[in-house]
Amino acid sequence: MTSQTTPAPAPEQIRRAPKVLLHDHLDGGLRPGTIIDLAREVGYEALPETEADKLGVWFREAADSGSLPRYLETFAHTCAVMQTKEALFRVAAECAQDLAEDGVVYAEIRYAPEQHLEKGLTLEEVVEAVNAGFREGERRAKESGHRIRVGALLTAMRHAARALEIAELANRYRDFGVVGFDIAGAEAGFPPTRHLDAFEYLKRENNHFTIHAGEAFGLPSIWQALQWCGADRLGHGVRIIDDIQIADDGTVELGRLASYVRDKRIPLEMCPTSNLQTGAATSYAEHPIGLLRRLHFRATVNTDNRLMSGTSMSREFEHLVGAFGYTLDDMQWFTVNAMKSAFIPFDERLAMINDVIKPGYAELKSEWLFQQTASTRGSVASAS
Ligand SMILES: O=c1[nH]cnc2c1ncn2[C@H]1C[C@H](O)[C@@H](CO)O1
Ligand SMILES: [Zn+2]
Repeated sequence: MTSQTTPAPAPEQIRRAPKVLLHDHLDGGLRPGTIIDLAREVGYEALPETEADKLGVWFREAADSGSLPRYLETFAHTCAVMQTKEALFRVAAECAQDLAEDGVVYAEIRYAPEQHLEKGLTLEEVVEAVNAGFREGERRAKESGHRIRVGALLTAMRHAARALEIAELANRYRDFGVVGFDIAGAEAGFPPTRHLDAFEYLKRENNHFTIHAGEAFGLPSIWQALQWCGADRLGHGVRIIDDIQIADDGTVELGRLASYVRDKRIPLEMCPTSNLQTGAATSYAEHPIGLLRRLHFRATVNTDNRLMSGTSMSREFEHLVGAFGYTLDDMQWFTVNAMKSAFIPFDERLAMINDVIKPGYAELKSEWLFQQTASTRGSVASAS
């Protein structure tokens, strides 16, 4: 289904293209240098490396284990240095700046407030410090010529028992920087139905939530997230592929759950590099996103944890361009899918699509068209 109207974009075009990020963890995206600074400030001595470059490599390698539980162990170090208002503010501000520099125009960033209470902060203080950091990051980005809007998603940890409390927190801050709710953490052994009370509460409040499902566990997790819990979106959802059969002659048959996900336009927050690290996929070329895009699922491209995966939105797209030959039209398709699936109001999503995303891609495509015309003229001139 790859469009032939535009060529595969170069890395520099990918970076300039407007991008939308729905699945990115605040505690998975710190700059290595910031972790080192913060560790020094708070006297945290358990960092495995004390030089920024080496620490970045350590995170990538430690997260590259093929197992979600081992991948998650690396967050002990980032959460350890995110226990004060100042640290949360700094991390959130830098997050917004880094994304804006990478061409992200809209992002929903998630984190688990319950993981930032070790030094006595209240849940509300955590949320307010992060929100203030996002606003500061948006302001700094604007100053340096980039525009980004950032909303927060509050995550509850699925092995813990605070989901209802965090859902209530998300609801209280709903018009104050928080746009939705999520559950994360080890999936096997912790089905989303453990937190039904939280999801039922959010539905009664007409609020939005996504659930990490179909990453380290398969179809039952996706089915529960959708049909028992009522998730608006699926975090990862890659294992939906288990409900799709491809015959030798190439005919594709969707099972009932896969059909439901496609037909109801359930957004899939896909995170290719993270999936390779946790063993949810084997290579970029074999990542289910290729098939799901061809079958018109509402697939989106995301980073999950930029630090642990050594990635960015641009790099995720570069990998997909390399694996599937995607063009600017494909990038636009993923980006519009993501913007349609955001948790902000419909009119604001539409304005982002019509006033930011489409014009951004149109400009990149017109640059290419003019280059084409120029090079054709050049060759005609040299031939005559
Ligand atoms: O991909 C993931 N799957 C499940 N849990 C995750 C993933 N990435 C990060 N987390 C966890 C670790 C973080 O501490 C927590 C909140 O951001 O969410
Ligand atoms: Zn995640």
